[in-house]
Amino acid sequence: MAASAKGRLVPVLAVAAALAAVLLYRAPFSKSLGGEGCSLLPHDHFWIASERVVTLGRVGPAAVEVKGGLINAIAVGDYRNFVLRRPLLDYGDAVIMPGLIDVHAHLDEPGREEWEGFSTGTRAAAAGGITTLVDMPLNSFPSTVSEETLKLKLEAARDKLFVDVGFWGGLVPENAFNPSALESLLNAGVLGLKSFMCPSGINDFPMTNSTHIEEGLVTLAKYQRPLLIHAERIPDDEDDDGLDGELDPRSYATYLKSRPPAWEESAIRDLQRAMKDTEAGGRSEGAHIHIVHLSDAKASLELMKDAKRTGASVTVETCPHYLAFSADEVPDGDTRFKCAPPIRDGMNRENLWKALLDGHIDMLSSDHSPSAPDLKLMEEGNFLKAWGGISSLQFVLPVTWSYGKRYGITLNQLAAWWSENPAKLAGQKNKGAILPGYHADIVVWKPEAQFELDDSHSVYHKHRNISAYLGKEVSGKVLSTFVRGNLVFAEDKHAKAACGATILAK
Ligand SMILES: NC(=O)N[C@H]1NC(=O)NC1=O
Ligand SMILES: [Zn+2]
Ligand SMILES: [Zn+2]
Repeated sequence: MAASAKGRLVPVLAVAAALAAVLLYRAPFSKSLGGEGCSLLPHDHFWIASERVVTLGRVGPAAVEVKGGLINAIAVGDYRNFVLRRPLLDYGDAVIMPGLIDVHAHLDEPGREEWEGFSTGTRAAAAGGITTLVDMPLNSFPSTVSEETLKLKLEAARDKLFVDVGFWGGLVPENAFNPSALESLLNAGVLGLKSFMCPSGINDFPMTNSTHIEEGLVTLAKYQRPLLIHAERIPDDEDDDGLDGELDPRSYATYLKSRPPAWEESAIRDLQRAMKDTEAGGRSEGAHIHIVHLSDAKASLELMKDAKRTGASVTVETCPHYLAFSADEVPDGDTRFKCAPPIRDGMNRENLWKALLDGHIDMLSSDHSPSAPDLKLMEEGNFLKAWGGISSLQFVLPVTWSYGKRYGITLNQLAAWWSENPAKLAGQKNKGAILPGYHADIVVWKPEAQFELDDSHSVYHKHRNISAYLGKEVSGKVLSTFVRGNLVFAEDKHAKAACGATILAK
């Protein structure tokens, strides 16, 4: 142990466990740790400390030893009295927390680099305290629906990643009834699959019905990996977009009406048999269903609660934009706020917070889904024709904190929603917490620091102006981000080299 201390020392995990964690980690394109320019620090063995370290289910003064990319030890207590043999970075009263894991981001590369990209997207992630993200299989071209298309992703990502990145594969009609195609995609390393129950907006990513989903789950069960579902479905008694007559396409009310909560409810109702299949003894025991970006906090949420109660293996996420905004705050014509499902009324937002605080919503994700600015049709302001997607990757930590403060959220809850539970969904056993043997994926931030997301703020998204958050005042400034011990972002600067790893499931 490299510290003698007055404080209590938490023992290092069994060496064997730590070793196993390293060996399980496959990082084919990562440069060796501490390689040239990977870190803004000159060493790979050091301590970081502050008065507010989020670890072991508590928040308090502690020092964390980082060695060879892993957390080696945690010394709890008044760290200023510790005698440490390695350099100490003292962050004072800043918060040291597990890095965020965003299980839902669209990086759009290859094929739509003009929308976002691995380099810009992961720079934004690092600047926002996100240390791992999982890329969605659609919005790139081609979509990630086969072993071959996953290879294209991996090639496109080479040397561009500032944080670690895993990949979801697509469950689409073409592969849903073809277990060997699905197995080759899963064998190639996607962390799980994703499907849509309504048109996705991307031609080469067609929607699936519940039969496709039930079949796909059988294969996923063998691999014990999850299926993420965009749960909106046009109810059987509705012929198209539910709009009758001539309505103003610039009006947010028109858009809201075109995608009612009934779409979410209809999808989740249609999934009831699939969810039941994941129960112990069910046809797909071992598989897991994760509902992405829940917006409807009423009937859809109740259906998810019922599924959990009966023992289905299910989780649900929502996104900061559903927690920050309400429909009456969306200006007509301001398509930066267009997303699917839509941002609903203030009462719904309140109920989403309640569900999150009560544990009925398991985690948060960004659903960062930018496009080229012209597709947002900002001048025309046509909500029915504009690209649907919120651009938010860099801002999710301050946004969650700023809007959550009024509900009394705690730092431990933030870590559960943004790190611990997402790590479980993505099958990352050595990420998501500050614990000995875990990857040293860490964000250091100042919850009290207020700032405006204005033109003076460095934004690393490819297109800053399409973000609905620009112009908002928030608090929670990211000071430093460590990915496997590499200081990849500090004081508004990124490390020279992009040494993030691609994460492939085994
Ligand atoms: N294709 C795509 O990214 N769609 C996303 N955008 C959005 O607002 N919701 C989505 O599912
Ligand atoms: Zn979606
Ligand atoms: Zn999405």
